[in-house]
Amino acid sequence: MSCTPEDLQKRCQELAAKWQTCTRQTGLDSFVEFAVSVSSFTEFLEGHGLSGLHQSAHSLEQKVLSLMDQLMDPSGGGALSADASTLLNAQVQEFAGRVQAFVQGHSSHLTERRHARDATPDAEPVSTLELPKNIAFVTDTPTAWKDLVAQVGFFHVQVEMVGTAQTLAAAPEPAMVLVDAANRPLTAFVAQVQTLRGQFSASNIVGVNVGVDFESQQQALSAGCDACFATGTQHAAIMARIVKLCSNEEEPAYRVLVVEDSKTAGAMIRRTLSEAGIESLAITRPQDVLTALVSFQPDLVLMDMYMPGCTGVEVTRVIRQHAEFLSTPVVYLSGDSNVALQVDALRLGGDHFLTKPFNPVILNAVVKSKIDRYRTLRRTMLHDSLTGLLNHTTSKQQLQSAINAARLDGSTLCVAMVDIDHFKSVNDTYGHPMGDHVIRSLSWLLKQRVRKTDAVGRYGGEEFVVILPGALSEQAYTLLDRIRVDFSRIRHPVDDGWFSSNFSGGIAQWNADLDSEALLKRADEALYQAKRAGRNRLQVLQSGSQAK
Ligand SMILES: Nc1nc2c(ncn2[C@@H]2O[C@H](COP(=O)(O)OP(=O)(O)OP(=O)(O)O)[C@@H](O)[C@H]2O)c(=O)[nH]1
Repeated sequence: MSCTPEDLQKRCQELAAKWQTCTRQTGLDSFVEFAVSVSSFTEFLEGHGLSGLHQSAHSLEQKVLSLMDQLMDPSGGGALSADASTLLNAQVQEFAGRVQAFVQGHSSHLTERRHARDATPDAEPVSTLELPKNIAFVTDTPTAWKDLVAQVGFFHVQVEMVGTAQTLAAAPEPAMVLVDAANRPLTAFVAQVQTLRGQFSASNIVGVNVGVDFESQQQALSAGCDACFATGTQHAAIMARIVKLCSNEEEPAYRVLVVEDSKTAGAMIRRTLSEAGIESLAITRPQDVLTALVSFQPDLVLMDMYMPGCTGVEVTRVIRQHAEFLSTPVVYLSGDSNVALQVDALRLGGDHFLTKPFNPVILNAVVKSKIDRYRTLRRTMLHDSLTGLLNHTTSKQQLQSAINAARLDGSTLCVAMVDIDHFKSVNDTYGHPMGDHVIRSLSWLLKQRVRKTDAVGRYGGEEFVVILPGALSEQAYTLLDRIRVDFSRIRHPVDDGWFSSNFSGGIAQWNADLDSEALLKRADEALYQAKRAGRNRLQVLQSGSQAK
């Protein structure tokens, strides 16, 4: 979680202020502003993994949106009834109270974490010192989970195990609470999830060993589980969820290009988007669309349907001539429902129509859901399915971009090729699925230890590429050697015990004479030398050609 107590407090105060305005001015406009604020806060909480608060905000949002629907209905009278207002006021106060309690209970803890982060020594510029995360595990059969708990420990995640009859300490809140549903009635499991949901405002609550039937899963989710893993789920899947939650990955902000000839309408749309934390750029001339797409790289285009000289569909037709924008979602804003134009627009991959005047909450929800789908699609195209790292092609493109940036700003750059040692014998001895698990473990470790500006790709089967902009070879060596040692300490569980694995790595520092192919070749050459020198080691090729 990377939001501060101040962020939460500020948003909560904004929401309360909007509600106050609503109670003073009974019109629709102020209520819509309040609804946008509730909706945006709800998404903010979800985006920051504050699950319990998110669920409270979501139920408030549902209430507010249904009231907004009534207010917008011409027969609705345009104002809240006194009863509805009193009930809503109680719900707003209850929600605000829960946020305040959370902020007060956690500000000292979060502040400590911030100070620890600030104190990170400058001497380690290429390594993000991840602070330990804690998770709790509520189960009566701890031995069944000992391998998973040991694995999690290698990623600096601390686990507190408690029995189902015990109580967890209220603070600090665990990043995740795993609740075992095995060997007890569904009602008892559901009741415990509800209690935990009430106790923890931020923690992810995840059910494990939940029945595969609809009823068990539906009840677990309704009780407050953020996810549930059915009986028989591989521990690797649960492990992946834990590592993801405890990793330092953050989704970049949503980006929207608004093509709208009216400056006033464009500004209004941008304001609505920004309330929901969406970055945007507005252009008024359709002719500027290609330049804007290239420079702004939006996740979605909001397109006015009617502009002087051309329709939105014609603009989209031009956009679709460019391969890199073939799948960029386009949402049309239209004042009418011209069926012929809509059919044309859909054939060109138009994703949605919103009729003006648009409902801001719906606009933000449509934009975000389309962007989520688009990003998921891109992720599967650009990332490797086993590890979630960049795939071979994307890794090479990423390296080229990093070299371009280093050329521009005169900075340094290092590349490492990392290859698991004797991996064939891991597969031969323990089986291919265990081999996959080892590959995943290394990818998690690499991803967890590099900075957000670095990149890690799966270059081949058991070979990885690590791109470290701004790093000197000595720094790259220090970072990767620490990872090498930590990886060799991971105990991979097998029936009658465990085994460990190690890797070799080759590091090359970029200089202005090298293109991406040449740089990768040098890192590969260094890797070859590391293998020849006995494996489980790193080799550096300096910008000259001598191996160190
Ligand atoms: N489990 C699993 N194995 C893979 C995957 N991709 C490649 N491999 C295996 O990785 C092994 C690579 O073996 P080699 O290239 O001989 O290298 P090595 O045994 O690691 O030996 P050195 O690199 O010389 O230390 C082969 O057995 C491949 O089948 C994968 O996605 N999953």
